[in-house]
Amino acid sequence: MASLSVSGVSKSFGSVPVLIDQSLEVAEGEFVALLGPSGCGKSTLLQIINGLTSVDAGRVVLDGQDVTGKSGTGRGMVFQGADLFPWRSALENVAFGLEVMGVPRKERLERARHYLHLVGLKGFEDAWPHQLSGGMQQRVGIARAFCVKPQLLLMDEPFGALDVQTRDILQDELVRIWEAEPKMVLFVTHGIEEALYLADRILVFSKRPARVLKEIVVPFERPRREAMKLEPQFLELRREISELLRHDITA
Ligand SMILES: Nc1ncnc2c1ncn2[C@@H]1O[C@H](COP(=O)(O)OP(=O)(O)OP(=O)(O)O)[C@@H](O)[C@H]1O
Repeated sequence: MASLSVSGVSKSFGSVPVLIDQSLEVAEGEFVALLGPSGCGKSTLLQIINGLTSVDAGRVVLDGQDVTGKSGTGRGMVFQGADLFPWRSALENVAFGLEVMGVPRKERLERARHYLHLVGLKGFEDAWPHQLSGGMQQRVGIARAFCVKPQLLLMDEPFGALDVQTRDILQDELVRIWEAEPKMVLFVTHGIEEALYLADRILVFSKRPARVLKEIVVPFERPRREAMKLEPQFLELRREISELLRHDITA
């Protein structure tokens, strides 16, 4: 069973403590949102879990193996900007991870095509990144992350730079793809509604240095659909979390 365990992680930048003795667990197939104010340390935690930032203390164990400095095949990352290679077509961007893994060309392009179609970009295989809108670029980023079939998907505010309508559409796309291929996801966001809509569990972080103010097991059944955002229980939870964050920031 795939699982992620973060235990006793601390990290400072110079004399500024960002994370103190942080621990969290993610179970196989679980979608966990990390919600918290700007600058509290969410991205730092994600980078540590991805092995891109070193820790001062603590451990990150993915599927029984310590995560080390190198980017591994078990992890996929989606950032706020899709960070596509401008000199590669949409299809070849999606296929990139498979290329690094040494998957033969024919097979990797077939798999990349499948995922590109899954995110609604049939017909855009040969498009260059600059020919795609921000939302389309982010779809390519999502296809690229799913294409390598990672055990753990790390998403750092992937929809943060998009307009509200595009963001809502991409949230639905992500829910649909993830429900078809569940895997561990850690999803960093400022958006309370986004966290409630997408996640099984939400960790609400305090201002820096980040600590978990509250863990919320999201009570809504899957499949999730847009209409639930207007249900009384959804609105009540949204209000509760908003108050919790406001109280922490002004404390
Ligand atoms: N490489 C670095 N060197 C120095 N300070 C850093 C570095 N990376 C992050 N920090 C600092 O650590 C703190 C946490 O940053 P981080 O990006 O993890 O927060 P965040 O919660 O993801 O914020 P946001 O939601 O605004 O992206 C910030 O004060 C930031 O300035």
